[in-house]
Amino acid sequence: MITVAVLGAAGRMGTHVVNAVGAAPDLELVAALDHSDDVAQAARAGAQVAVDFTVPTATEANVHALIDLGINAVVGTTGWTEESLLRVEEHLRERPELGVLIAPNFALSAVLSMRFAAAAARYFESVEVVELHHPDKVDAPSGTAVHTARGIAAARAAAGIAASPDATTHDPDGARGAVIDGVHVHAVRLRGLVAHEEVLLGNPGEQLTIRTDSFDRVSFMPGVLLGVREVVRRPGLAVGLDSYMDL
Ligand SMILES: NC(=O)C1=CN([C@@H]2O[C@H](COP(=O)(O)OP(=O)(O)OC[C@H]3O[C@@H](n4cnc5c(N)ncnc54)[C@H](O)[C@@H]3O)[C@@H](O)[C@H]2O)C=CC1
Ligand SMILES: O=C(O)C1=N[C@H](C(=O)O)C[C@H](O)C1
Repeated sequence: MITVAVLGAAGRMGTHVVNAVGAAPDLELVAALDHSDDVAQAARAGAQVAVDFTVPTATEANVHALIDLGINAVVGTTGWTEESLLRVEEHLRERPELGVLIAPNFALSAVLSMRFAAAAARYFESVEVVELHHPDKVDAPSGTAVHTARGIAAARAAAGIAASPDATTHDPDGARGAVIDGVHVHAVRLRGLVAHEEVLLGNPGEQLTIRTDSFDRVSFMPGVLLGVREVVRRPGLAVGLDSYMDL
């Protein structure tokens, strides 16, 4: 039995995680904490793993607190940068027995689409990312889109591919979107949506579209539970659920 605490337990994702952990025969929910609770309660309750679905401004501090408390962490919250990931990696050197998984997206369709986009990126002249989410989301672009763009950019750089062609010289309102490692990323917020992303790859006379849709937050739960089961036997920092999968 793996004992689990949930941080952000009252939120949209946290509520689903509480239910999913409660329904798993090999997991035991020992703490359901939200913003007014002390993270140390997770340790007092005997948690081996804490799952964090909180807010970008809180998640890094939560992870450092969990490491100090000797608790493995599975993190879905967005807002992570190269620098904040490095700080966690550094901190984990003090606790080499602990594992931390930080995954921008736990849905299998999204994990695969990020992989497929990186594999396809070198074969196309142009590539852009469009992410589409519910309007209650506080961050843009999505963590998934940032991770997707970075993967595409790294694959193109490794293959020596030039920047996507773009004749735009006048864009006073930022219509061309955010630019992540040279890849344009566009964010849509629309009532009715949950979490969706399209990667558009273009060549003369052809287009490849890679699309992932989470229509319901249940889509994230198998990946979260996989993370909880694996993190206890995989010390160190892992970024992306694909690092726990045989892809
Ligand atoms: N990796 C993935 O597969 C997914 C990641 N996300 C990300 O997860 C995060 C949460 O998303 P939602 O559940 O939609 O947000 P939400 O706003 O519904 O829930 C966040 C919860 O965290 C609580 N909270 C805030 N600060 C806290 C703290 N310091 N300690 C404990 N709890 C705290 C809030 O009170 C709230 O209940 C976002 O960053 C979102 O982008 C969302 C869906 C899937
Ligand atoms: O806030 C959300 O809802 C989601 N956040 C994550 C992100 O920013 O990529 C994952 C998924 O897209 C849903």
